[in-house]
Amino acid sequence: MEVAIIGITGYAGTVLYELLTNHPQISQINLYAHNLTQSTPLGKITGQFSFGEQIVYPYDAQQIMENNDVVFFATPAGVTSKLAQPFLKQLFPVIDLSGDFRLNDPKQYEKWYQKPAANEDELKSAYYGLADLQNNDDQKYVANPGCYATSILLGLAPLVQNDLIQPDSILIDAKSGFSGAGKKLTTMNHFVNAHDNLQIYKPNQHKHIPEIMQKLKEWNQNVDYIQFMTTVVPMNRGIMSSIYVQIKPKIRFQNIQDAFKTCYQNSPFVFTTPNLPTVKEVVGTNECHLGFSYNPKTNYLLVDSVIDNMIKGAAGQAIQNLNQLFHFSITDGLKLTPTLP
Ligand SMILES: NC(=O)C1=CN([C@@H]2O[C@H](COP(=O)(O)OP(=O)(O)OC[C@H]3O[C@@H](n4cnc5c(N)ncnc54)[C@H](OP(=O)(O)O)[C@@H]3O)[C@@H](O)[C@H]2O)C=CC1
Ligand SMILES: CC(=O)N[C@@H](CCC(=O)OP(=O)(O)O)C(=O)O
Repeated sequence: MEVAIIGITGYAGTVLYELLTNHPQISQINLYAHNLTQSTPLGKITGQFSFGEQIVYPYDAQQIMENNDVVFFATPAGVTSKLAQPFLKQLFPVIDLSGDFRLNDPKQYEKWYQKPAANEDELKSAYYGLADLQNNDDQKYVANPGCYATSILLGLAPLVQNDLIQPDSILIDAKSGFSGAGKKLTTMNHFVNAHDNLQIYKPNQHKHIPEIMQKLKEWNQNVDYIQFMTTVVPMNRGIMSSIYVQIKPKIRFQNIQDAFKTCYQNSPFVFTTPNLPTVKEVVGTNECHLGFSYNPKTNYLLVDSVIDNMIKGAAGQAIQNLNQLFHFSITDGLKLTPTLP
């Protein structure tokens, strides 16, 4: 099959391209960029010698639909919902890495993203592709989940779905590498601020809160809020979400372990680990590792959830969604090993 990528000059687009070049079902990857007037070699645009002569074409929705079987948007929120219009109208398969179609409610989108939302029918027709927990049967428009949201929802699903925790006790302290913020230079990611430093940002105001809440509510009506802190740490890739929850009376730690085992027993990508996992063990892979520490005095459980934000949190999960959409093997293009040391 032939696939199109929009956003090849960004971080998520680059990783997606890299992964798709090793996907056994993809015969051709076609790249398109919004600011080109003529076809240009990718190596010339990015200055990366290794990209060689792969051509990038000027953006043209009609041509993309004629020459491809599916399109990936690795473009910013606010931009994607506009670019996606012709594809939505023609029910052309889209896998969208942005946040534009993750929320069902346009008012929620406008509140958290502070941008105009797509229309309500379009939002409702989109499919939130949390690929390790559900299967996509012929849904056309896939909204690929956010990186923090993925690590947190995978860490909370067995607990919330099985009603094992106090629903008002969820505290999350999430740490991310700088690639999560995309390639734009900002005060926070300027070397002098980023290196040798820790920076909390958007405390309880992060745009992944409504996305996480939407899913938690679907799983368990009793969850009304979460406490959510985000910190950037001086590394390129990776997320560690430290999720603290109080477990319900009469629930034993063994019940918790059993719930995780059952939930992920058929998953090739989500694992519980005997020790608290580190970020390095998943960077370069599409895996999520989940480890636990239980304090019987406070009845608080720590779930330590680690992923590579660029793969499980973006491009890798997008490929899982591709595999589901086209009924390919679930691990196609995703047999990866961690980048060590
Ligand atoms: N980085 C991450 O860890 C994750 C990112 N995502 C999402 O993936 C998407 C891409 O993120 P990321 O790669 O980090 O961002 P970058 O800022 O690194 O890249 C953005 C890409 O979008 C292109 N672009 C910008 N404006 C337009 C436009 N008006 N029309 C068409 N293309 C445009 C840019 O092209 P140019 O450079 O030529 O302007 C660039 O290729 C975002 O929606 C992000 O939220 C999701 C999960 C994780
Ligand atoms: C470190 C950092 O800045 N991370 C990004 C997370 C980006 C992400 O997951 O993607 P979406 O923008 O698609 O939701 C942030 O906090 O906004």
